Amino acid sequence: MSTTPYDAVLVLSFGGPEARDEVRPFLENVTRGRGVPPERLDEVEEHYQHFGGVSPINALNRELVAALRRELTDAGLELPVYFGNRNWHPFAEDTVTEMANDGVRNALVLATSAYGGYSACRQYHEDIARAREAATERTGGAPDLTKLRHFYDHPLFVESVADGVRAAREKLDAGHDARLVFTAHSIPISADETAGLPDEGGHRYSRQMAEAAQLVADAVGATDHDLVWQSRSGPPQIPWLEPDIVDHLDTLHGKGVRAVVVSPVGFVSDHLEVVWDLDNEAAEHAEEIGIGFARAGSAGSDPRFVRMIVELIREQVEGAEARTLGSAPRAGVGCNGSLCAPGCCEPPVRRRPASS
Ligand SMILES: CC1=C(CCC(=O)O)c2cc3nc(cc4[nH]c(cc5[nH]c(cc1n2)c(C)c5CCC(=O)O)c(CCC(=O)O)c4C)C(CCC(=O)O)=C3C
Ligand SMILES: [Fe+2]
Repeated sequence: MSTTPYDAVLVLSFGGPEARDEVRPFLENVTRGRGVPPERLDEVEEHYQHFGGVSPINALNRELVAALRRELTDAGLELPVYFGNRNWHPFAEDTVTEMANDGVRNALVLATSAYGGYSACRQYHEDIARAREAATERTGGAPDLTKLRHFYDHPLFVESVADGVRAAREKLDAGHDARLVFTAHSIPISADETAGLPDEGGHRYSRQMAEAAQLVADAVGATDHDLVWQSRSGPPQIPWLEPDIVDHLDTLHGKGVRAVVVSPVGFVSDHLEVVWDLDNEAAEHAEEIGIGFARAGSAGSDPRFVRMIVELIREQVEGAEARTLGSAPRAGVGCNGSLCAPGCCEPPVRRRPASS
């Protein structure tokens, strides 16, 4: 028996549809009140319908949950693992209600994002608060929920991403000569400016991303690499982080680059934005312009990644040392939706609907 004050773990993720008729309601959940134009939604709906309406993300998370259960058991930590999402079934509201009904009182939360920023961190704090409110309304109480920290620079995360790069290189004739390109989800420039704390100068999202890319590049012995963006959303008049991976392929081609390895370091699994935006769009474009293309796998359920999660849990349970390779302030921890620090990752200002 362990003596941990914690009694469960919640894997908290983005969620994705698993049937054709789930796509539109899922997209409406994701974009409610966010000013994403309907034309963009139509386009993204097609990406999902291309795969029969099934995003890989839930299945990948279920695999991760299964692997985490095994790893916790092996580590002698008796913590049941639950799974809930922000935007689709199983919704975090329902999962936290189930946890309350099961008698869970004090759980740790792994959000499936390695980074800071509004979408990548603060929104998960908001999900936690919302899910606890729902559980409280339905059952009269909710477990305390403590979110684990950012892990973009954890050596085991870096190693699992680096291995993906090594495997992708093997698929290319150019191998080690292929240009190493990292991608992450673009966000509005204004959201990057307010990522982290004002007194650290903002930009925590893009800075952590740059550090993660550098750490992986070092691990695979790459002397050069680029960090570019993918999956831009939102109205065209609002500036987002650039360049986009597809445009960047043209730039590299113009410089005489013959092959690229693309590593989606900004994501922890090969979900729909990876398989569509990279394996379809970017790979097709690379073929059109005649440069070699191999996509590196993300952390997924890599054994080192799963071991890393157990290390993050041990940091909270036993005060185990936090292994970090980067220089950004360690952050991301909060209880019951309280932020890492006041004023951290302020949400972007949104247009409000005209009041009646
Ligand atoms: C930083 C970041 C991450 C990484 C951190 C994390 O992983 O949490 C992430 C992950 C993901 N984003 C995903 C899907 C979508 N994101 C959208 C829209 C947006 N993402 C944004 C940011 C991020 N997104 C933003 C600023 C928007 C604009 C709307 C808004 O201000 O909130 C839209 C709307 C349609 C469109 O693309 O326009 C969809 C469908 C999926 C699921 C894929 C699957 O189903 O397998 C995942 C994992
Ligand atoms: Fe997204």
